Amino acid sequence: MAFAPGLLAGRRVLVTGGGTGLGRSMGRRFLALGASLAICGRRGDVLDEAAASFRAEFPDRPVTTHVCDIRDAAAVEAMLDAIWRDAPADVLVNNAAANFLAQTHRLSPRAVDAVLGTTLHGAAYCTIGCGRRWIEAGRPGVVLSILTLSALQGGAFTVPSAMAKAGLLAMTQSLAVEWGPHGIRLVAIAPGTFPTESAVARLRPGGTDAEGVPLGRNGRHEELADLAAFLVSDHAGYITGECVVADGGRRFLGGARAGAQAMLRWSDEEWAAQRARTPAR
Ligand SMILES: CCCCCCC/C=C/C(=O)SCCNC(=O)CCNC(=O)[C@H](O)C(C)(C)COP(=O)(O)OP(=O)(O)OC[C@H]1O[C@@H](n2cnc3c(N)ncnc32)[C@H](O)[C@@H]1OP(=O)(O)O
Ligand SMILES: NC(=O)C1=CN([C@@H]2O[C@H](COP(=O)(O)OP(=O)(O)OC[C@H]3O[C@@H](n4cnc5c(N)ncnc54)[C@H](OP(=O)(O)O)[C@@H]3O)[C@@H](O)[C@H]2O)C=CC1
Repeated sequence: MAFAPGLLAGRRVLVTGGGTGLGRSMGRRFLALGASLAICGRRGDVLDEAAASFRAEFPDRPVTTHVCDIRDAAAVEAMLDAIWRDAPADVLVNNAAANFLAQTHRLSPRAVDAVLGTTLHGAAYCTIGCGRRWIEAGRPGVVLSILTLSALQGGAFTVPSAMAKAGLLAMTQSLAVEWGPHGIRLVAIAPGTFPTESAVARLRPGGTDAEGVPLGRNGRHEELADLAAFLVSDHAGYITGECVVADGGRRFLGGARAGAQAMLRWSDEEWAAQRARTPAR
């Protein structure tokens, strides 16, 4: 571990989508550094399994789970009320997101809404809900949003996700100013490829080679978790409104999403096959 074990002692962290993938890896690192953790998602069984594994590894650290579809603003408010009833959260990590590969001209309105509703609106509801509570109580806070490279350079075949993540970057930069005087920091990470079960199935049908990555490999979960821990800690106390890119240098090699060049030539049958193998949830 790269940090002093008590780096996040006494901090209460809410990680949206913290039951799987990168959210779970970040939550685990926050617990190891002394934080207590709240995780949310739509599937109670997934959250319960993650919480059981956290409790087995960190028996003295409090972990709560909250079944919540963050597209539902009232459900987000109810979740925040439940968390605050125990004690206020200090850190929000906007990690939950929705994404899949699709030709943009074929997207239905509901498909657009499914992605924007989670990635942009859901993160906005969580951020505003936490910010309002912090400001009303005169408490400081930190919001870390997990973006993608497409927030910075666009994302062919994942256009609603690129739009949503670019919106989160604008939120980060705007609220850094508006909420700075309240002692609230907003920071972001734009990860390159950090393989997770969900992202590979949805976005990398050909697998996750490190083509186009100058460092020659994909990211490791512990590297993202370390960066997240630093950014939400007091060591980053003078950093706000910034987005840190962690992509092994891919962006500077002109790297659009790996595979996008081949996707330009995919047939309707190949798009249908990709749709068929994309998990429903
Ligand atoms: C290792 C790879 C590295 C690359 C990294 C790139 C950056 C990574 C970014 C990420 O965000 S990774 C995280 C991805 N995780 C998720 O997406 C998890 C959550 N996703 C979901 O739950 C679903 O995928 C969902 C479809 C977004 C939402 O599910 P929900 O049950 O609410 O919706 P549905 O009723 O199933 O569908 C709504 C609407 O969307 C249409 N649709 C669904 N899937 C597709 C698809 N693959 N292609 C086109 N359209 C799709 C569906 O048909 C519905 O529309 P209508 O038919 O009713 O019009
Ligand atoms: N893996 C990678 O290489 C990269 C990932 N990212 C970003 O990292 C983050 C995590 O991605 P990753 O771990 O790969 O993917 P996952 O699909 O594993 O994580 C998404 C999480 O969000 C939850 N979620 C989805 N929709 C909702 C919703 N409407 N309400 C509440 N929770 C929801 C899911 O749980 P449930 O389905 O139970 O609701 C799941 O736990 C995302 O923001 C993604 O864009 C960015 C760049 C690269």
